[in-house]
Amino acid sequence: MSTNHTLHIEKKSTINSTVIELPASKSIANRALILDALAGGKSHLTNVSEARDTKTMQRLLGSDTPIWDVLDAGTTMRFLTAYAAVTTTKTLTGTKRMQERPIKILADALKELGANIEYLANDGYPPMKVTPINQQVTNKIAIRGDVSSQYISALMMIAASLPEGLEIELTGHIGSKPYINMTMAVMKAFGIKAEWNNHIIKIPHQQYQATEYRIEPDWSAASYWYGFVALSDNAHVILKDLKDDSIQGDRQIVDYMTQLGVMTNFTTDGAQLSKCEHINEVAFNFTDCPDMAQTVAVICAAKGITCQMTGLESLRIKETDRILALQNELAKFGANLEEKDSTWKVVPTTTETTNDLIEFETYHDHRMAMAFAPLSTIAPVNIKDPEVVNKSYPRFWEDMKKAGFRLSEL
Ligand SMILES: O=C(O)C1=C[C@@H](OP(=O)(O)O)[C@@H](O)[C@H](O)C1
Ligand SMILES: C=C(OP(=O)(O)O)C(=O)O
Repeated sequence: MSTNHTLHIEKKSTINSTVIELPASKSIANRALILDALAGGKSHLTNVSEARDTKTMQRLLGSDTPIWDVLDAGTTMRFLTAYAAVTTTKTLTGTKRMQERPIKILADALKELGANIEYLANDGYPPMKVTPINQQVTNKIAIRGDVSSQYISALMMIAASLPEGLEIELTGHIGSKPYINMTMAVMKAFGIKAEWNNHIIKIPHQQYQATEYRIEPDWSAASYWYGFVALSDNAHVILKDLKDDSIQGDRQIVDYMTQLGVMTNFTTDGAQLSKCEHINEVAFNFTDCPDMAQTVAVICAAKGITCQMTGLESLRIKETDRILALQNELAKFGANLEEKDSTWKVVPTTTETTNDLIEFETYHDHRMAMAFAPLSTIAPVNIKDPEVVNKSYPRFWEDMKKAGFRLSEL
């Protein structure tokens, strides 16, 4: 998906009052689409995300081709693997990177339930052929919680369609927990009752109900606007319809940003962001909101804030090795991400701001492009392969123009 395009962004240190319409959450949309399919496809979903990951999910659920190519969408891969295991034989594949993102933990659980999974290239990785469960072998499985919560969400969503229901025991540390709660919340909207106590999730066999469901604006996308406000000299941004009360764990950014110089005021129009004082040393845990790590690392690095980051382990198996990618790109403006045991420290730049152009690589990762774009409030910036943003936020560059930035294709 690399096209060798480069986008040039001129420096602009202020943002006059701008209203941004965020994309809808691709995480919520991909859950709602799977649950709708299990409910018979008669639901009325509104504000469905234009994100490529969601479009891919919609397209594949509506196609009867034997091969499902999810491109680079992790949730689409994991949720459709489980969905195939309760519906019809499919071969699932994806980009080169998707073929390096592990799926063994989910595949083993589905095999225990009675599905057949045959790896077509490397053991434990896509592509693979999934043949559905003919007879449910067990109604209890244990699954580790420290690699990807998407495996757990995938199992939860198909659990009610299994004749015996399912009890899932989560073992070890549970990362990305709010995404499991999000799955419970969306399932509830489709009439599915689930209980989660300590390490046990219980989902009896039940009928999925078609429903009317509106997808929330995406809090992960919102985080980049916090980046712009934090790094600008002066900015007022309204994130339309974004609400305090959300089923997305990335709402956590509001609290982190009060320490990094952005205040949020929730009004009937949405979230109003404005600047406030920041502190110079912070410590944040990202185990519940891993997708916020890049946004926060860039803000701290550029604002002279030392940040102790924990909970970054899962970053290595996302769209790219995000730790390595951050280390490479932060170094371009004199900052470091130092690793010691299970802690990463952002050591900010000490160099004086200059007007020198900085060019950032994006590693096939939408979040690298969007996390580094706010640096254009400090210096002119080039972003390689800018179309990576299509995965979650296709209108990102248009929205930057709306906020007054001047962008040109090189
Ligand atoms: O369930 C989801 O929608 C997601 C869960 C998280 O992944 P992990 O559970 O692999 O950390 C997150 O990083 C990803 O962007 C979306
Ligand atoms: C990790 C992400 O997505 P996925 O795992 O669904 O590809 C992301 O959007 O940051």
